[in-house]
Amino acid sequence: MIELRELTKRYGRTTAVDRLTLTVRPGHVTGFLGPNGAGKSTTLRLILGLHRPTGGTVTVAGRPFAERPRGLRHVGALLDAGDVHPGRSARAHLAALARSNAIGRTRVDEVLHEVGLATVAGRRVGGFSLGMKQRLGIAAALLGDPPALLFDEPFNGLDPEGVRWVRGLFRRLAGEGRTVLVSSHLMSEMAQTADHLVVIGRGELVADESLPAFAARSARPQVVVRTPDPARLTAATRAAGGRVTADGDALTVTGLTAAELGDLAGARGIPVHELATRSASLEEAFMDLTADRVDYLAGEQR
Ligand SMILES: Nc1ncnc2c1ncn2[C@@H]1O[C@H](COP(=O)(O)OP(=O)(O)OP(=O)(O)O)[C@@H](O)[C@H]1O
Repeated sequence: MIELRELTKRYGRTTAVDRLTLTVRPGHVTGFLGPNGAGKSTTLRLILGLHRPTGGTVTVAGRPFAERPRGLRHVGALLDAGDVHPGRSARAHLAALARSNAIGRTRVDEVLHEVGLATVAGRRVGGFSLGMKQRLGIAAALLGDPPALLFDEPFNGLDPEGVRWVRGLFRRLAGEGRTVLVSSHLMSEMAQTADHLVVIGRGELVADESLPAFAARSARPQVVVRTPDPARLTAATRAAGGRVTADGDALTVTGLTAAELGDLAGARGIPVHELATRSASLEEAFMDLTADRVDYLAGEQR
């Protein structure tokens, strides 16, 4: 279990993490989502004691992580897959980590095998692809057989087979009762990976709920209607309590059903060329939720 209480980190005038209070529970894959710059990596570093908080506390299994000797036995983490000495072999890299954490040497070959790097274990890491480095980072996280695991953007550089493997691995680790926290800025990745979601924006907590609860947010149906008279239909829809966004002759409406909208248009003699109901995607629910907390938007949208 990982517990954050009012956790805050400021860098000069930037508040990277803002009074974050949440509990990451064992037995789940918790997706840690937020747009670029939301504060995900900073939070993971605070959990690991790599940065000191400006305020608040964070504990792993009841204690600050930095107080624990042989840390890899308590928390395994993949933060930056590129952060490995390029001249070392994969096996030597893991062996050094094992030694400094009093982990038996046989474990090195076990995890190399588990992540699919056994056949290249003697090769220099400098020649590894990003996907291979991600696998090595995952091997390092698994090395101490820890009860809690943190992964920062673990899908980067993985091919589809790798992505599927990582998803299966996370589910298995959670199924064994471990605490698994996985950061990503892509909802699409998390939708198929996590069963619980924590969403942050500009360092603040925006959502902390199960995936089905999050999906229910996006279940709010929208009606898309095409009309040669969008101005009149927009006014009539708003007067009837609907919310409208217009894009040329297409209106997207929430708050009214397709039947209500069709009747409304018919009663006023407004022609309708198309009328359809659709559900918003998880991706749209995520963007809706974080829309006013995005630091880096493409120029025209700003
Ligand atoms: N060492 C640092 N010094 C100054 N500012 C920092 C430092 N680390 C992070 N920040 C700032 O804190 C904010 C949060 O950054 P962080 O890397 O934690 O976000 P993130 O959610 O992981 O983003 P991304 O998805 O882009 O990796 C950003 O505004 C970033 O510029």
